[in-house]
Amino acid sequence: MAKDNERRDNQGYDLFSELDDEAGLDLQLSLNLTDHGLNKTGQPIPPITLVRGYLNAEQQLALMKEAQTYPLSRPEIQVFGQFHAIPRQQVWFGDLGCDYLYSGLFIRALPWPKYAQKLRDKLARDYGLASNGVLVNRYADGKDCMGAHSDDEPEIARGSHIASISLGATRDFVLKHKHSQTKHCISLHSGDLLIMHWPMQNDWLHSLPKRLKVKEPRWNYTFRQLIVNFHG
Ligand SMILES: O=C(O)CCC(=O)C(=O)O
Ligand SMILES: [Fe+2]
Repeated sequence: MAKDNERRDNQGYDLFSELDDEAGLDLQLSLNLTDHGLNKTGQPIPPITLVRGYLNAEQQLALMKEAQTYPLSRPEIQVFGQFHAIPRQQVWFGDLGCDYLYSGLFIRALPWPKYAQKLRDKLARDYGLASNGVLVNRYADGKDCMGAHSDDEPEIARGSHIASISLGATRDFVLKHKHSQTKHCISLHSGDLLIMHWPMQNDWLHSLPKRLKVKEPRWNYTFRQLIVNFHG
């Protein structure tokens, strides 16, 4: 199938050209919680949109194949004075002037790979989701994880949304409200799109907890809109 992808792609067939009728649309907004008020029982609801099966099997394969070539690293970050390697691998791609200071690490943007760029364009076409950088995380198995955080760095453009694409193993994604006990757990499958709408990061933390039963790798792409030349 991957060979077929390449052949058709080389012939000018664009794998990422339009929203696939079979994907997403029917299921789109199956969990649309964009009204970031309170639900009937008075609990806060996060401003997110979940689009199940946004990417079809061919698109997922093309991206996963490309992801094998990414220059991933496992940088060390300082937590309470001690250095620890992050429990996953990552790489940041972006436009010129879109470097990122993330968990105290200064990450210079690498140029966009072909399919990551096509996915960025598709998100802009399908949902008007503008982005000028993407953080790719690779979780080798269920031991790899991401702790609770908000994507609220000062270089993230005000009013912008963060689009998160999942590939590979299914993993739980947990949202926790900052000022109440409210928690939501969403199972993210390969091909799903999760949109974290502005201003979700003000009020909610999110995490990808360990799941020791998971033995397969997962990739996640979070497309972000940064203020250009924020770091000079
Ligand atoms: O892997 C995920 O689904 C979450 C990634 C994330 O929160 C981030 O990159 O900031
Ligand atoms: Fe995040």
